[in-house]
Amino acid sequence: AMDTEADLFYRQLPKVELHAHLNGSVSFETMETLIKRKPHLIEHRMTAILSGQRRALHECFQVFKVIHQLVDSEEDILMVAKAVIQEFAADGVKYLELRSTPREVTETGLTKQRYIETIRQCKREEVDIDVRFLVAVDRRHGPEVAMDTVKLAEDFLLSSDGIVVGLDLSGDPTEISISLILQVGHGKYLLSALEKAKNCGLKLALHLSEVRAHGNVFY
Ligand SMILES: CC(C)=CCNc1ncnc2c1ncn2[C@@H]1O[C@H](COP(=O)(O)O)[C@@H](O)[C@H]1O
Repeated sequence: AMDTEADLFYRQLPKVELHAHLNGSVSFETMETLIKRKPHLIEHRMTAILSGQRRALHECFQVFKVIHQLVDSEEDILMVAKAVIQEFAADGVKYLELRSTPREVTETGLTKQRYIETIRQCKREEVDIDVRFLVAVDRRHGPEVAMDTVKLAEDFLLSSDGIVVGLDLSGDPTEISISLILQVGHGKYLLSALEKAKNCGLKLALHLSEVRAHGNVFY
């Protein structure tokens, strides 16, 4: 369909985007490219992702699992991050805070360090957009991973020319009851990692109380 005058107006209007999960910002086009690159991923998963139908919250997190399979190498992350930045810029975003959970993938040699480094590097000079990065902690992985991630984020905070600015706490809140049994995902177990992050100068962005569940709050 043709763009109306209003569409153009809103697209050109300078904007800030402060809540973009990298793997939650993958466009339809990029998704198709990724799927072509990984044809071994079975058919029904692709159609599930491309259908665009309404989803319950826990189903959204299933989609993330598929996207994570599609984006599992340095090359993939670079491609996705560049595309996401490009697309936000084309949408009139002038200041973008991207957040993403660093992952380690043995088969492709991806490390958490390289994951962050790759995103850090991908800002393209020719695009008129200011990009900052928040390192994300998946609450389901518990306090030890959280603390390791904070340390990694701190290293980048000190050495990445202001690109890494903060820490994000996220992860599927509908799975909290499982982590509660394992005593890992409860907010109170993550407090010390968050305190460390705050004390070293990382800004905090916290997902809290998205669902009604014990352990999804700090007490
Ligand atoms: C789908 C939807 C509307 C959810 C909104 N609420 C959310 N709550 C908690 N964590 C989230 C949410 N959306 C994305 N995330 C986090 O972002 C990750 C995907 O982006 P990334 O791999 O970190 O780059 C998910 O695995 C999850 O850890």
